[in-house]
Amino acid sequence: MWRRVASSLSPILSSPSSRSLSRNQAAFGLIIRESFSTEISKPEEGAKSPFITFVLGGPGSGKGTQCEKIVETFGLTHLSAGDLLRREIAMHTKNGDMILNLIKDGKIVPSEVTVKLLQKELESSNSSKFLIDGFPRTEENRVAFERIVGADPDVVLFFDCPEEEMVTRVLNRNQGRVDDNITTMKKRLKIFEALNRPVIDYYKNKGKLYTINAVGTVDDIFKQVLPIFTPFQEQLKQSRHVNPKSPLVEHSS
Ligand SMILES: Nc1ncnc2c1ncn2[C@@H]1O[C@H](COP(=O)(O)OP(=O)(O)O)[C@@H](O)[C@H]1O
Ligand SMILES: O=c1ccn([C@@H]2O[C@H](COP(=O)(O)OP(=O)(O)O)[C@@H](O)[C@H]2O)c(=O)[nH]1
Ligand SMILES: [Mg+2]
Repeated sequence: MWRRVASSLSPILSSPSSRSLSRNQAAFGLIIRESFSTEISKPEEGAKSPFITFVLGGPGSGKGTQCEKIVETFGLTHLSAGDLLRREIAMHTKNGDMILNLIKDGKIVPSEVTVKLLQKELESSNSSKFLIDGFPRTEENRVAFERIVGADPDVVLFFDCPEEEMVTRVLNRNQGRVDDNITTMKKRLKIFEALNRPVIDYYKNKGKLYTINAVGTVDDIFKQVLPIFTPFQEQLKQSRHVNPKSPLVEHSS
């Protein structure tokens, strides 16, 4: 299992030099910053890094729908950032009201909140292959995930969909979501262009981005997704959650 090993101040206490650094910083009132900046995770000794796929695309581009198909076929564990946030609202946690107001307004929840929720799911899962859906939404999200979780995605999917189509889909989604209305949708599209586009460009420059034309039937779109995972089949085969029907599972005949 993959676990976060560094927590708050533990790295500071691990060596004499870092101990004195900690004292000096405390003297200068920097202890809070230190505890934040040392909150970096690493895979357990001997443990493999998890296989991570980020799933990006505008609101209504079909991320969730395609994630269901990917899970069915490849057995990855689906973590929807939006669902985790909505769960906080439903459970009336301390951040619930704040999250609700941001979602209603199409705004992005503070990185620390979302990353902590994702981190908890990653750490408590027996799986080592994840689909992280609808995250990172901003460059700040991306950097916070890297810093707090300490992992990089292996694959980044981008469902590329025209705005008109996304609007039609969202207005017909019918899941009772507070943000599925034209006013919020217009704000979300602007935020997508301003904040999510740079994340997409970042992964494009890193050679990790796979752009999928998100117009067409669900099955047609999935046909574009399938070959993206082929080069990773060895890693994916080792997943404990792989569906027996997966084409990546070796069958003895
Ligand atoms: N290829 C498609 N063609 C038409 N409608 C789709 C397609 N894919 C998804 N939908 C529908 O569009 C809406 C938004 O899809 P969803 O998967 O929730 O998108 P996202 O997670 O990107 O917001 C849902 O009602 C879904 O059933
Ligand atoms: O990493 C995330 C993911 C979602 N959200 C918020 O949750 C809303 C819904 O996100 P979700 O991914 O569920 O929407 P989708 O794109 O699937 O329609 C977004 O507009 C944001 O307000 C967020 O702040 N950070
Ligand atoms: Mg979704």
